[in-house]
Amino acid sequence: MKDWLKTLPKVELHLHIEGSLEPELMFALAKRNDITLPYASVEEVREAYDFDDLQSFLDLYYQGMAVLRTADDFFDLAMDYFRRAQAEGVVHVELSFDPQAHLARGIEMDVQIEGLTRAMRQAEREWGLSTALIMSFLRDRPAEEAMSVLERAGPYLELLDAVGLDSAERDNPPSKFAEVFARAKLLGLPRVAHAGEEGPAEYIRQALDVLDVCRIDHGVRCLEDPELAARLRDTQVPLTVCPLSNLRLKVVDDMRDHPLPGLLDAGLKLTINSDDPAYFGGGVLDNYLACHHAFDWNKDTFRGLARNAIEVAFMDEGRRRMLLADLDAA
Ligand code: HPA
Ligand SMILES: [Zn+2]
Repeated sequence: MKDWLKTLPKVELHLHIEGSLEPELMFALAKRNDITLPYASVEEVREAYDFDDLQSFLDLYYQGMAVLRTADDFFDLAMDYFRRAQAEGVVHVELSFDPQAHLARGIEMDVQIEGLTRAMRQAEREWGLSTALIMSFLRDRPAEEAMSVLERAGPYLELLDAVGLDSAERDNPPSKFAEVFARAKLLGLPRVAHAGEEGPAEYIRQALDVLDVCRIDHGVRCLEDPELAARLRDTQVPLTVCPLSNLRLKVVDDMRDHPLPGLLDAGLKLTINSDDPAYFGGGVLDNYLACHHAFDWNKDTFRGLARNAIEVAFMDEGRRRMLLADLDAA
């Protein structure tokens, strides 16, 4: 099964590129930028990745990304991830980035976007990997700040495939960003949002009704509201589920307690993703393998999950047709 899962053409829809920063690259970039890290070694960094919840992870996530200063740093970060992803059979990556976290450190939007988009073009040339870029707003920061980031992104709108919403979910409901997402819609940008990871099912409802999103990131708490689960089934709004993330952030205590089998039984449109692979113990393939070990799904189930991701990805229709054909041959 492992070899087969590796060859299965997999599409990644939920990846924070800053969360793909492996400790080795963190040290290399710290050296290049003359930054002193609060760790003595790569091993010490990995040992620190023992989280109690989303916030305890976010604290280290924001700290780690401080080594990113120049466009070359963003380029190296993304190339490092694309190299690993394509080697494990990922054929399309939708990466999100958190501009506010970098702007707050004095790193301008053009630096971030230039580095990331240069890596996206190079990955396409080098490995035939297709990519899409999602600009995420930090929900624990004021909505006014998100609005000003959206305005600052004006010159780069053509390079963005969607906007998203991430960071600390509790007490930061989607409704807080109603105006920002309305403006994004007016600008012609598709919208996605994290909801129902640590926050209640009600936040999933708000993401749909107030932000008019086309996908829900995580969404694993939707079964707590049967009416909402039925709505997600009827509309087939996709959920980008990240099993290893849920385990490491203690959304679930054990992979065998993960709601994924229940979500499948409920007829929801599910996809499997990595979220922050450097922090949560693995990439897309590792997430598929974790499901294999916990749920013993058959090939048809995995093929169905991979098909869902291809169907709802931000990609051109020719590429979609080709990947669907590759999938049927797998
Ligand atoms: O898992 C996550 N949840 C919310 N915000 C995030 N930002 C990076 N990773 C995450
Ligand atoms: Zn996420």
